[in-house]
Amino acid sequence: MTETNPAPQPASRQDDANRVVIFDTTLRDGEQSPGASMTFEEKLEVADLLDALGVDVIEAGFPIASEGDFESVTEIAKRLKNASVAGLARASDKDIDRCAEALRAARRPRIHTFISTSPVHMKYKLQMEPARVLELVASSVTRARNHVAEVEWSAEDGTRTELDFLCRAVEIAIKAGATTINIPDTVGYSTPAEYEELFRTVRERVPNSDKAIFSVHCHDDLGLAVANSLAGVRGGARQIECTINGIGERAGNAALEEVVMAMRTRPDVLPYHTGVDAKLLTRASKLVSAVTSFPVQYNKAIVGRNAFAHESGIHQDGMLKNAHTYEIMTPESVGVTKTSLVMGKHSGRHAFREKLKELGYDLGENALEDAFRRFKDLADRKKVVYDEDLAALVDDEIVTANDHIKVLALMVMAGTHGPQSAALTLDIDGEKVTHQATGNGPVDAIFNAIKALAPHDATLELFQVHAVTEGTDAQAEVSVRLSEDGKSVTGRGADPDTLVAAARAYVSALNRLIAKRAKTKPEAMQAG
Ligand SMILES: CC(=O)SCCNC(=O)CCNC(=O)[C@H](O)C(C)(C)COP(=O)(O)OP(=O)(O)OC[C@H]1O[C@@H](n2cnc3c(N)ncnc32)[C@H](O)[C@@H]1OP(=O)(O)O
Ligand SMILES: CC(C)C(=O)C(=O)O
Repeated sequence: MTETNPAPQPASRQDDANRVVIFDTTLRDGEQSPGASMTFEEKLEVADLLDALGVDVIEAGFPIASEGDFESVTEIAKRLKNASVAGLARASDKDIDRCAEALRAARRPRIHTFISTSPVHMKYKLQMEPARVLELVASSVTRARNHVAEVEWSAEDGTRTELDFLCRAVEIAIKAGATTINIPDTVGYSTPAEYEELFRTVRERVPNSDKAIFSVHCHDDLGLAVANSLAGVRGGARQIECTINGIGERAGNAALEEVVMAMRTRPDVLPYHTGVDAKLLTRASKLVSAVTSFPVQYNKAIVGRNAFAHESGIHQDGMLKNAHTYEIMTPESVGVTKTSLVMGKHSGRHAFREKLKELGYDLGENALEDAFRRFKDLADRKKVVYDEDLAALVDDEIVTANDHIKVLALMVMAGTHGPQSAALTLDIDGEKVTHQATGNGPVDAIFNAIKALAPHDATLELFQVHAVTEGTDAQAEVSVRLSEDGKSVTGRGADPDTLVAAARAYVSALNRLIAKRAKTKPEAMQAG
C-alpha cells in the first residue's frame, strides 16, 4: 500500500453497516452479451443515467480491449458527477497502466483487476501454477494501488475455487491494498445457501477481512443470479455487481432493478439499503433496451411491460378494491405511471365497467351487459383488446341499441374462383331472415344479400376500411355512406373480421336511413 493513495472509507462503512454498494457493470459485463455492443455516444447516455440513478460505481469498460473502450472509459471518467468510475484490467502491467490512463480525469477512479483462481481456469486457461497466480495477485493489486486509491480485486471463477486457496488469495489481495474483494460466481454455478456460506467463511477466516468491502458478482446460468447476490449480502458482502435488465455474458448478470427492489420490498428479511433512486429504474431499463436492441421480456420482474399489468377478472376486481391484493410494490415507486388493467378474455365485469368509465362511457346495466358479452366474444378472437377496440365496440353498441335491423350471422365464400357468395342472417324487427347472394367479390355479395333481405333504393357512396389497432388480428373499422333523396348517412361497423365489419357498417347506415325517414315521414318506419 502506498502513502500517496490512502484507502478511502468504503461507502458502506461511511454510512452504516447495512448500506449496500451498487456496482453497475452494464457498460462492461453487460456489453459482453453477444450483440449488445453500444456506440460511444450511447455509452455516455447510459453512464449519465446510471449516475443520476444513484449507483455507487459504474464499470465503464475494459480499456485495454480496444481504442473504442479506452475512449469511452476516458470520457465517462471525465463527466461523471457522483459515481466512482471503474475500468477492468487483467493481472498485467500493461492492462493496469492503460486502465489508470483512461481513469486519469475521474473524481473517483477505481481499477478493477482480476485473475482466475479455480483449478480448471488456472490449469487450462491461464496455464499457470497456483503459486504464480498468487504472485500476480500481489503484484497487480500493488501496481493498481500505486495509481489509484480504490482498487477492486476479483477472484475469477471464485465459486469453483478451493476454499483454502481462495482465502490465501484474498488475504494477499487485502495485504496488497485491495479495498474491495469480489468473489464472482463467474459461471452461475453456485446456489444461495452455498454462496452465503462462502462469504461468511472467507470473511471469518481471512485476517483483516474488515479492511475491504466484499462483493458479489453473479451470472444467471441457472437463473439464480439475483437470489445468489442477495444471499451473498446476507453472508456479509456489501457490494452487488449487477446490470440493468440483467444483461451480460451468456445468460446475463444479476438484474440491478431486481436486487434493489428486493431489498426495498423485503426489509424484514433483507434489511439492507442502497442509494439508488428507484423511480428511474424503468427509464434506465428502456434506455438500455433501446441502445442494445435487446427487448425486455414482457414478464421481466420490475421493468417488464406486464410487471404491473393485470388481465384476470379476479385479480382486476381485487386491484380495484385494494392494490395490495395483487401488487407488492407500487408502479410509481419504479417510475411506471400506473397499474394497467389490461382488457382480455380473462377480464370480468368490474374491470370492464371501470375501463369504460375511464374511456368516458357511462352505460346503463343492460347496455353494459350487452357490451360485455360482445367484448368477451371479441377477446376470444383477438389477442389484445386495446382501448380503441373497446371504444369502437361500445360506439357500435350505443349506435345499434335501437336498430330495426341487426346482423346475426354471416358466412362468406371467397377466393380466386368466383362468384363469391354470402349467406347472411339478419334480425329485422325481431324476425330472423336469411338470404344467400353472390357478387363481384365478397363485399358485393354481402351488400346484395342485405338488399335482398331489406330492399331499398339508397346508393352506396363510400366504402372505407381501416384498422383500429396494429397487427393482423386488429379490429377492422368499416365506414359505409348511403344516400337517398339527397340525404346521406354514414354507418360504422367494427370487428376483427373485415367482412363482418362491412356487413355491420352497411346495416348501420341502413338503420340510420330508416331513422331519418321516420323523422320526416313517420308512417314509413319499415326498411325498403
Ligand atoms: C469473466 C470475465 O468477464 S473476464 C472479462 C472478459 N472480457 C473480455 O475478454 C472482453 C475484452 N477482451 C479483449 O478485447 C481481449 O480478450 C483482450 C484485449 C483482453 C486480450 O486479447 P488477446 O491479447 O488477443 O488475448 P486473448 O483474448 O486471445 O487471450 C487472453 C489472454 O489473456 C490471459 N488472461 C486471461 N485472463 C487473465 C488475467 N486475469 N490476468 C492475466 N492474464 C489473463 C489468457 O491466459 C490469455 O493469455 P495467452 O495469450 O498468454 O494465452
Ligand atoms: C471480471 C469478473 C468480475 C467477471 O466478470 C466474472 O467473473 O464474471
